[in-house]
Formats: sequence, C-alpha cells, structure tokens
Amino acid sequence: MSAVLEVSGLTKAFGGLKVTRGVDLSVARGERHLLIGPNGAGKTTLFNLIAGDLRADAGSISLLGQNVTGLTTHQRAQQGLARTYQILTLFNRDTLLHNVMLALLAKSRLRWKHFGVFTAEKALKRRAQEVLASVGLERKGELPLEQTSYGEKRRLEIAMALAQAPDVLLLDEPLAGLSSEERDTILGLLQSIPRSVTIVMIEHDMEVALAFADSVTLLHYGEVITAGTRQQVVDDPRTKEIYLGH
Ligand SMILES: Nc1ncnc2c1ncn2[C@@H]1O[C@H](COP(=O)(O)OP(=O)(O)OP(=O)(O)O)[C@@H](O)[C@H]1O
Repeated sequence: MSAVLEVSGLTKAFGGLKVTRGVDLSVARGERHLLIGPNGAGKTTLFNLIAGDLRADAGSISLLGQNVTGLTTHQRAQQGLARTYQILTLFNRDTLLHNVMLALLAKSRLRWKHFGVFTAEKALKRRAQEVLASVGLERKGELPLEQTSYGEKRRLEIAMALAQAPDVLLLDEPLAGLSSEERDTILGLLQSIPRSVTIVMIEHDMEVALAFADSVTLLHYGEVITAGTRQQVVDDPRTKEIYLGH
C-alpha cells in the first residue's frame, strides 16, 4: 500500500518549548491510524501542523504524493485533507440545515458559482440534507443547533468533514465527553466510513480506539516513541510505561 500521508522530520517549537521533535509518520491508503500519548505530548499540535493551521519550523508533509508543506489550510483541504473542528464555530441559533449549507458553501464556493442563485440554493440544500441523513439527523434539519444534544453535534461535525469527500480525515478525540450510548453511535458512524477515506485519530479511550485502529503512533514530549501495528505498539513495554495504565 502506498502512503497517502507522509510526515518527515516535522519540528515545531513555541518559544523555547519544542513540542514536535522530528516526527515521522506514514499512513497508507485506507488505514485507521491512532495517535496516542499523555497530555501535552503534542498530538493536537501535530494535527495543526498537518492541517496547515500551524507552520512547521522544519520537516515536510506530503499528501497523496504531493508536498503540501508550503500550502495553506484551504489548499490542503482542496488536496483532499479534512478535519473536524469544534461545532462551536457554527451559528448556534441557526438551524442544522442552514449551518451545513453555510459550511458546504464556505468549503467549495467555486463549485456553486456556476449555478444560478436559485438553482445553487436548491442544490446546496439537497446536498446538506444528504449530509444530515448520512448521520441520521435528517429529521432535525429545521431545529436550531442549540437545541441538539452534544452527541448530535459531534455526529454533525463528522458528517460535515465527510461531505468534503476527503482522502484523509483527521479526527481529534471524536468520542470525548460522550455518554456510552453516544459513543456507540459515533463508533458505528466511524466504522461505516468507507476505506477510500484514510483516518488519523487522536483518542484517549484506549479500548474503543484500539478496537478501531490498524496502526498506532505513540508520542511523548513531541517525539515518536514507538510506531507500528496495533499489536506491536501495545506489546512495546514503552507503551505501558508511558501511556497505558495512566
Ligand atoms: N499555541 C501554543 N503556544 C504555546 N504553547 C503551546 C501552544 N499550543 C500548544 N502548546 C504546548 O505544546 C504542548 C503540546 O500541546 P498539545 O495540545 O499539542 O498536546 P496534546 O498531546 O494534544 O495534549 P492533550 O492530550 O492534553 O490534548 C503543551 O505543552 C502545550 O502547552
């Protein structure tokens, strides 16, 4: 399998604090790759570097064989990278449907430019309804976002990322703060994502995360301590020492 995401020698410091130290990461097409590490290990920073929200001090990132290190977040998204952002950035009093329409519009304004205003709105609405239906929220489209549960918002975040038809999807703790029932729903949703989408996930719930992952990278103080198949990393004594049992 060829790597769809390749990170090489990535380095980042905030002032004197080195939070990413020569990180290498290679993720093959269709793989479910889990990123673990204690609090402050640099997992979210690594996501920010990969997505383009932060600039690396050194190293490179390639996506589908293209070097994207110098590209903006938006350009990387157009090259096939998606990540979930906190839904809080959306409009809380507005309906779910309208929020999804706005997000679709923001992501691909050009695509809708060819349509007349009326046709564009109809097409956008149809696409937004499909997005909602893909996560079982089709009946909630007319509800204001503020009246939906936390679990429903998380589902919506994932659906909106998937609506961009990404090649690589970055998920930052998709199960955090959910009830066990909501966890099952999200996990079912994640498991239903086709293998044409490669997933890199940060998750602290090891039981669930390990059931989902094919391969794992363990970070500690910004450095890769061990990486490999799920079994290799779980069996590595450094994983127990640094992470498991914490
Ligand atoms: N913008 C910033 N400016 C300064 N320091 C930062 C910044 N962002 C992160 N850090 C620091 O970088 C280190 C790594 O943080 P990061 O959030 O990437 O870790 P993490 O592994 O995602 O942690 P957690 O599991 O707690 O989310 C921490 O020490 C954090 O305080």
